Amino acid sequence: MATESPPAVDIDGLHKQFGDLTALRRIDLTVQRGEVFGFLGPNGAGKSTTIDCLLDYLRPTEGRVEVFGIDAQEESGRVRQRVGVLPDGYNTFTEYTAREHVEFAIESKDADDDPDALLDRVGLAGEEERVADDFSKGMTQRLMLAMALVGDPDLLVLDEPSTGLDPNGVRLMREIVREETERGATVFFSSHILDQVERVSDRVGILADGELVAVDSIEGLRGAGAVAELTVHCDPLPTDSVGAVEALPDVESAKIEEGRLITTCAGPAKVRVLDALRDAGATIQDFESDAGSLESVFAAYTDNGGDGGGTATTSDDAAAVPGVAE
Ligand SMILES: Nc1ncnc2c1ncn2[C@@H]1O[C@H](COP(=O)(O)OP(=O)(O)OP(=O)(O)O)[C@@H](O)[C@H]1O
Repeated sequence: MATESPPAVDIDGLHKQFGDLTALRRIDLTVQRGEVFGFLGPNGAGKSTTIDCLLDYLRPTEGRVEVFGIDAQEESGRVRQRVGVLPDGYNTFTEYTAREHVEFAIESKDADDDPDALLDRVGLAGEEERVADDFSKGMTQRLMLAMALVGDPDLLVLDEPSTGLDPNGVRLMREIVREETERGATVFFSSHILDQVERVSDRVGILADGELVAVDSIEGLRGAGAVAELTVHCDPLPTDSVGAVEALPDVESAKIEEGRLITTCAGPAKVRVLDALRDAGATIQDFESDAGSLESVFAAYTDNGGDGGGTATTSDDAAAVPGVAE
């Protein structure tokens, strides 16, 4: 009888206190095998703390983390064998060349990769003999990525992977993430650069002030929490329409421009806007709505310091989204 494989990452009630400071507030999160999961949050939200608990660099105050069903605290050595890590703010070894860094990673993992091929893959061909301490920030980041790729890890953990990278480096990072998932790896990466998260992630988790306030696909998040612009062409358009629309819950603003009513509102409020206009005596000719940007979703979840009631939401329970409650 086939047994179900455990998920790549299973975080259960993870809580971390640094003295009086609560860095993580009992978060639950599952990342499935083969997923690209983007872990998003403003500075200080707790992304690195989560990653550090996953790698047993930090001990949780409460809760547990499993990686491929292996307890990250009890058996961190086994976990690390299967994980490639690009840490946030890594220091290179003084005097070691780029190749020696990669060789060190190969030895640590008991792997048999070709160090020069890995350096070539991350765009550091020709730099193998250089002492990595002299590398620029972006070059160091590429070197760390080469080290993370050693041994074809089942899980790649990338903490702020685009730090210091130029646009070509960012594109290369994306390509590598794609290639790695094509061979079956899972990718868990943290970022506060929305564009990159949007381009590569299957799902996104938004962390704010130690709380996981949303977990969903990009599309799901847009639909659930986005503040979008709705433009309604009405003829006639009674002058008190603006007041009627502005009085609705979840409407941020309303104005009339060139005979059109333009309103900024949370997704589910759109229907109410159209109803209110009709009630005010408007005849709706046409309307259009832009999809909310991930940026607006991010702001909606994090601007109030993550006041999401501590509940991770999905598109199925949009009513739990702050400011979007029906
Ligand atoms: N060793 C530590 N001792 C005390 N406080 C810490 C420690 N490590 C992290 N913190 C605090 O925990 C909170 C979460 O920090 P963390 O580094 O996990 O955030 P982050 O989301 O990774 O932020 P950034 O995007 O800035 O890297 C912050 O308030 C931080 O100051």
